[in-house]
Amino acid sequence: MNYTFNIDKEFDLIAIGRACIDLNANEYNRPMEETMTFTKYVGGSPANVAIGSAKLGLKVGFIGKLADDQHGRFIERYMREAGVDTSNMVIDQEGHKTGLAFTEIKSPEECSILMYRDNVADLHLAPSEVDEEYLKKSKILLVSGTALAKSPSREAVLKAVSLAKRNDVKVVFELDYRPYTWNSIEETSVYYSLVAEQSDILIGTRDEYDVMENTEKGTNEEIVGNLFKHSSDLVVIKHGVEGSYAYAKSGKVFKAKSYKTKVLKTFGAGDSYASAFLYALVRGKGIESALKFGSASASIVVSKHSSSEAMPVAEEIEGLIAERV
Ligand SMILES: Nc1ncnc2c1ncn2[C@@H]1O[C@H](COP(=O)(O)OP(=O)(O)OP(=O)(O)O)[C@@H](O)[C@H]1O
Ligand SMILES: O=C(O)C[C@@H](O)[C@H](O)C(=O)CO
Repeated sequence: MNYTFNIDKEFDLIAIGRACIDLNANEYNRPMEETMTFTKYVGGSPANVAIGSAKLGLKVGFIGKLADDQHGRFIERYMREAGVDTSNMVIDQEGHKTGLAFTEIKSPEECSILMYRDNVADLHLAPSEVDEEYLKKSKILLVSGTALAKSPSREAVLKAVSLAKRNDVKVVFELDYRPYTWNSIEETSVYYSLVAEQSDILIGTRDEYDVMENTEKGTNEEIVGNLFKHSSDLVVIKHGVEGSYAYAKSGKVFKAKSYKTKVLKTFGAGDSYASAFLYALVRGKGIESALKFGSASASIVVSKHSSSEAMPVAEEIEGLIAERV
């Protein structure tokens, strides 16, 4: 089953949200207290998705705010060289800093992220910095849930969503729930529900949908039942290594298994999944195939050290899918 986009649009995808720095532990299988060296990468979920999609060949843009410092300049240059249009990444003028994410790899199953995100530049993106003329050129607006955590980024995203709806741009909501950026689950649930109700496509993990619904044990069927009362017509629910589902409003349900691999760390799975899933959908490969693309891309990224730099090209994903039929 295919999903259709407005083919007259110049950009395939414009993401909005954070572009930050990941500092990934070089020493594996040890706690962060004992980790002495880290490698620097561009990070931040929507930046990773933008880079992944651009690497696959989509025409991608980004709306965000960068610190006016060495980290901000590193991020802008890396993204531009990866093929992302950075013309709408504004530079903060008030001394706000770049968000940092230190990763800890205690074992392939036990990974965590330590975030430094106090007063970060990305959450200072203002509604006036979201340009309708730019956004209307895209097939997709990709919204990352974390960008809703604080004002004025929250209002900037809400403005982008309403401009997207006015201009025939599909809204894709990647739930991307990071607890430390929110005051409470109640607060998250309010803003997640608001954007979810206006989104065409949602992508999230089982647990993230429970946060959105402010419940402990929702079922996939309950979630999609609620979402289909609003704008959504495609809901992707990821169940980690157990695989993922896509529910279409027509009633069709698709399932994909994950691709077993030698896992180095688990973070980056969600971002690589979203970039390849959306790539396949935009290229008209159909929902079933898009799930496979997402899963194969995630499998490649969890076997590598970074999230952004490790994003695969289309041939690598196609090769893995062909090898495992
Ligand atoms: N250990 C694994 N081995 C292979 N593939 C995996 C593994 N874990 C996850 N995946 C793949 O990645 C997809 C997304 O994983 P998951 O549901 O953990 O997303 P996520 O929690 O958003 O990821 P992240 O840790 O990046 O936030 C899964 O649907 C699966 O296809
Ligand atoms: O999203 C973040 O801010 C951190 C990411 O860049 C990190 O690589 C990760 O968590 C990916 O899931």
